[in-house]
Amino acid sequence: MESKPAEPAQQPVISLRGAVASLGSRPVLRGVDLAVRPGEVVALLGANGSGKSTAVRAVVGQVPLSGGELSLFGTPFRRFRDWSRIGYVPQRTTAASGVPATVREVVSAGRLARTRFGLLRRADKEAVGRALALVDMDGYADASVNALSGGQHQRVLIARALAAEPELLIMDEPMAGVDLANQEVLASAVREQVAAGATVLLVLHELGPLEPLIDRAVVLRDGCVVHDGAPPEAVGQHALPGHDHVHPHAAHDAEPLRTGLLS
Ligand SMILES: Nc1ncnc2c1ncn2[C@@H]1O[C@H](COP(=O)(O)OP(=O)(O)OP(=O)(O)O)[C@@H](O)[C@H]1O
Repeated sequence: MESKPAEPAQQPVISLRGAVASLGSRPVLRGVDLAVRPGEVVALLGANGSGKSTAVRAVVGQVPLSGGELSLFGTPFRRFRDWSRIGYVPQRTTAASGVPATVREVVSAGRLARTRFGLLRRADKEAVGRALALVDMDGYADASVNALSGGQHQRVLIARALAAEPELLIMDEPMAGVDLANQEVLASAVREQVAAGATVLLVLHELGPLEPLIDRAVVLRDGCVVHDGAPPEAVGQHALPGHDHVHPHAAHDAEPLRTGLLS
């Protein structure tokens, strides 16, 4: 991570206050407060449709707020330009796309925000190599992304986000549809980021192997925060008592997955 000018201690990395957003005519965020401080690992939990993805998409500027305030690293959103400080792994989709690209090309794309004029210098290529190694995909650098399993695909998406060596990592259901062996690799990559001081916001429906890393949980229901504090006790496989989350987007890991996110 590059050194940055000192920021006031404990100033939130993400500060969302009273966030209101609608998708179409549907109010989806109805006054969400979410503060994530430097070095924290925060899990955003809640049932299907509670607004978790919309909240993180608002944080990365993909969903406009119609009310409330957002600041990133202490800078009001409208003035924030430092996007290379943020790595974002969107929720997986199953939309097919056959555009050919190698694993290295896809991960390199995540480094572009750190380059001048889009040229990858030696240090950039080394960062791409480190990102691939972090998710244990260095042996697949020249493979086509179209031939990967779902779990490998997700590892590549995470490597793409890590290639810019972000200080803030935002991941939307990184473990969804990923088999246990791949989950362990992903958890260890996240663990290394946390050990290096990264701040992490995770949308999760199960705490799973990331549970030991999580400092705090924020639970949404119908676009409102209903809990902000200690992570709930895991009940069986699921993170929430009374959990009612289903996963239409989880793909079977054994099948090659062509999501379009990698092209
Ligand atoms: N593009 C859209 N247009 C209209 N409504 C949408 C759109 N995308 C999502 N929604 C609706 O907004 C609500 C919140 O969706 P969101 O994806 O933020 O929930 P979530 O908590 O992340 O759910 P999940 O766990 O299923 O991903 C849902 O009711 C969803 O159907």
